[in-house]
Amino acid sequence: MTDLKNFTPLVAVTADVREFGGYQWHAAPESYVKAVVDGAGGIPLIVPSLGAAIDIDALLERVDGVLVTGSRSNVHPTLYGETPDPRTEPYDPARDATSLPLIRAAIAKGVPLLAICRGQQELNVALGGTLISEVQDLPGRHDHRSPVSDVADERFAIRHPVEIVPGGCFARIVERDTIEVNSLHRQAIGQLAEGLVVEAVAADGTIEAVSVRDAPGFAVGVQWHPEYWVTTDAPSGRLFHAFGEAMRARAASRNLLAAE
Ligand SMILES: N[C@@H](CCC(=O)NCCCC(=O)O)C(=O)O
Repeated sequence: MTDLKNFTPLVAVTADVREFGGYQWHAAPESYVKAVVDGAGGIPLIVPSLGAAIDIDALLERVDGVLVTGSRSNVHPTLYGETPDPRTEPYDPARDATSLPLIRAAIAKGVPLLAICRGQQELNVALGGTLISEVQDLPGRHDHRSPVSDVADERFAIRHPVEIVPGGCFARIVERDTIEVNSLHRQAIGQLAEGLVVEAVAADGTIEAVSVRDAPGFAVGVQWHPEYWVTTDAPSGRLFHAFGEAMRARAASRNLLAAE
């Protein structure tokens, strides 16, 4: 039988496609892969964004969870029924072609899923929702972009409160009514996908956290970046810890079933 405490989950981490030094790289920022180790007690496995060439069912048989990372790129507007526009660039269609099917399959199979920033936006689009762009230009909305700085700690500094929906799964994870979060985005959830439940909201109404309604496993999205302060900010640490615990619990139950 699997020892829950000592089990080290393997976590599929989505990759951006970037040009660098004359090569195409499939990469994830270090903060996410380190948060898998430090916050969830897992081993990160960066999955290249090769679209249909990745056998998602085979991947999900081997991993214990999926982390959908943030990225400066935006989900392609045609994926939520809108026309491409230079204002919504840059895009990363190879990432979209990999992460959207991966999200749907992970939810269907009950593989624990944590989706961060672009990841939350992908989760909403994958389930049929839409996005709004340039949130800061919309009436009554706040500026959710980060300050322009070469210093990561300044870009990822904690900047505004979000209210946690009472009684929801997120409230159970962080055990607070309000938390303070960082903010590095110019898009946000527009039409919420039917399959999602709002778990946290900013003062201007921006949807800051969601969960998947009736999901067979842990399936949470956040608009902020818990990975960055996972070792120093209690709510960020609790979220990654809950993700780790969900992966360990699923692995233990699968192991029990296999032993029967
Ligand atoms: N592109 C989307 C998603 C935002 C996101 O994931 N941001 C992370 C970027 C971190 C950085 O700036 O280094 C949007 O802008 O809404």
